[in-house]
Amino acid sequence: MIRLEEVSKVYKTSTRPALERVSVNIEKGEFVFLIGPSGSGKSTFLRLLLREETPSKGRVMVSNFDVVKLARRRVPRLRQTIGCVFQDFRLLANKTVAENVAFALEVIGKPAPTIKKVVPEVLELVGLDGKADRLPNELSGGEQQRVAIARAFVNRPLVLLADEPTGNLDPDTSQDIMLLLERINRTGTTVLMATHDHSIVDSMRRRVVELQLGRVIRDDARGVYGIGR
Ligand SMILES: Nc1ncnc2c1ncn2[C@@H]1O[C@H](COP(=O)(O)OP(=O)(O)OP(=O)(O)O)[C@@H](O)[C@H]1O
Repeated sequence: MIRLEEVSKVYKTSTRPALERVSVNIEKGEFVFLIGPSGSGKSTFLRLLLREETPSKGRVMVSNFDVVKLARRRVPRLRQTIGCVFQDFRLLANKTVAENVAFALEVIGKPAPTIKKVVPEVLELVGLDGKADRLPNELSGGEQQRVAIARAFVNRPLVLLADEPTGNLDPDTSQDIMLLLERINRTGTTVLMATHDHSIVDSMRRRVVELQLGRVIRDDARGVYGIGR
């Protein structure tokens, strides 16, 4: 589902590579943590999958898309197969919960009756039924992240990328969000989550890919964050 082959990325304004000869293969339906200290290349890794950046060398595949060679006009198609969740939620402040989720479907041209049907379904899936008409600032941080996950998932993407999704949440709320991401993963969606959160990685015992200075230094099938880090 996701394959990087010997991928290197050197940003124009930087001397050291952000990624160096990274090869990772993630199968459909896997749940993978991408870990490593600040500056190790996690965000760069995610941005390459979305074609927000292009590698200096190497090949990037997402589903059937050869991401580097993809014609610019087909980039929106690629992005429709990938849902994204961020640390800072990125909700539209002046739209309600339901409108935030509906908007993701409106921009890709889904018909109104479909939107009307699937938005309540996905809000129920993430545990937000009854809160459809609230504005983001009327919700807790955990609830806001649920809206963001609903929005990322409503189009049933093949891949869900989560960049520090629990970074702004307390430990209990973080656990709830992880249960939700697990539930989404069980529907067959491949989940790739960049995180610094030791306790989450240690409690989930999923595959762990660790970056350090742009290189993969570990790829464990059922990993922990690591001792003394
Ligand atoms: N747009 C950019 N231009 C130049 N250098 C960049 C750019 N984005 C990232 N870098 C550099 O690339 C390296 C990897 O950064 P990246 O943001 O991928 O790391 P990260 O692991 O996601 O860090 P964090 O956990 O702090 O988000 C760093 O040295 C960073 O300074």
